[in-house]
Amino acid sequence: MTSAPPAAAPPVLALDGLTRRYGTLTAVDGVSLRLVPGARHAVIGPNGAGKTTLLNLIAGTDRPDRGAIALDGADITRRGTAARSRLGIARSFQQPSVVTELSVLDNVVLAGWTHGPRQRGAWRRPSLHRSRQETAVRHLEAVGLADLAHRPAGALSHGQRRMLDLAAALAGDPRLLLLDEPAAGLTDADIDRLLGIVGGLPPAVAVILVEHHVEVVAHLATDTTVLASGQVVATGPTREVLARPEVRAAYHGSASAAVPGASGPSDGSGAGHVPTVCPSPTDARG
Ligand SMILES: Nc1ncnc2c1ncn2[C@@H]1O[C@H](COP(=O)(O)OP(=O)(O)OP(=O)(O)O)[C@@H](O)[C@H]1O
Repeated sequence: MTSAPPAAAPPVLALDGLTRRYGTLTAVDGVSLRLVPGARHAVIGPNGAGKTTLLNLIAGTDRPDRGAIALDGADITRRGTAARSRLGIARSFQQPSVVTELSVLDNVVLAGWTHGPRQRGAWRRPSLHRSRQETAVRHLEAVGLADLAHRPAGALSHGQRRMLDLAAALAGDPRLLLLDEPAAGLTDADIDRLLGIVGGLPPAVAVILVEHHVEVVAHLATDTTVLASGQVVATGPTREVLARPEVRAAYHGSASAAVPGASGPSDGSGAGHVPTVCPSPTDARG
């Protein structure tokens, strides 16, 4: 008797024909995508292309009008944000979402409780609370904020809040991490730290990176999808996608590009406006 070949593992994330309309505007238009465990996948495109909407649909803060989302082969299209978070989807935001009144450490501990697997009565177990705190300290060390652990989060700079947001996203040990313009507004030193953190994530964690900063994309993402007007206009290995003439033209600011208007992060920091495609991670900043 011959045994059947082992079935291929399901992708960690599968999007099928995802569509989101706002009135007459189709913000995300029939997007299909597969991410294997450990994928480092960038989504780039001009302002208004639908990148954040796509992340919202995956995180569950917005619902598609059409299409399906599966995590590890299970349909999660109708699951809420809390359920998706417990299943291992975490995200960081364009505008870092930190609780300014809480300490830096408590922000990460709280995120661990909120996003981690549900454990009935866990808050009554001091050992579990201590272990959450130790884990939170490790995440803060990784993002360079351990020295500020007991400061109120409201006292942090913009770049530090971004790092705290990232530590909070990591606190639930996600399988899929959604990063929305993580490099926007960061200093060169913070960008180097970000590259180290994301580059050093456990190999099983898949990452979707929405980013205007093309060096960050070139450094971190093995694959890249280009969105324009909500549609996928290119997808494939990052090096090949970034080398396409229309993508190069868009990042040189050509009006004739297929993905025109990729003018930088929407937070107005200007940090994502880069003049060249595929340079080394350090040579086009500032
Ligand atoms: N809640 C909403 N209601 C109406 N229109 C929306 C809503 N959210 C997004 N849009 C519109 O959908 C389109 C896609 O927006 P989205 O924020 O996803 O683009 P983006 O690619 O992330 O842009 P950016 O790079 O500027 O962040 C835009 O035209 C935007 O104005």
